[in-house]
Amino acid sequence: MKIAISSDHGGYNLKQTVMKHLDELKIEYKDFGCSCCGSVDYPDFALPVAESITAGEYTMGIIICGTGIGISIAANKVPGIRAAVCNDSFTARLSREHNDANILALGERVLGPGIALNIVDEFLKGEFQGGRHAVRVAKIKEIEGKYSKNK
Ligand SMILES: O=C[C@H](O)[C@H](O)[C@H](O)COP(=O)(O)O
Repeated sequence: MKIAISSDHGGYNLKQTVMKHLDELKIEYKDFGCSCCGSVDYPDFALPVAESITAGEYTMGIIICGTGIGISIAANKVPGIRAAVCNDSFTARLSREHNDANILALGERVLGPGIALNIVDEFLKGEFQGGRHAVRVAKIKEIEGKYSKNK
């Protein structure tokens, strides 16, 4: 498993905590920025993570901003990305099992570090269950196809 991770300034500190956790779990990752805590724009850090996943270079992503909302909205503009904002571990697990989410979005200003790391663990453990859920994910792809310039 190879994780692509990024944040804006609002998620920078939680990103450091998550990367330390991934180090402890010996999970490979790449940090796509930001590299410090000065004000930046979250779409600039959503895009490289999203593109690295659709290119097949990384298995899954973790993106962090103040709430998880802005950075997930930006990532979800990339066809093939299913970024899920999760504020609890049940949602994180189900985002994998039912929705085949390929990016976890977290909000540093919403979550304490302990809960955030539980959410990361559940997300990484979860496995897509296919079946009826695959039918629904395929319908999401159909919507992407309808609006994609490159269809
Ligand atoms: O959804 C957006 C994110 O939460 C951003 O991290 C947040 O908007 C940044 O706010 P500010 O520029 O006030 O630090």
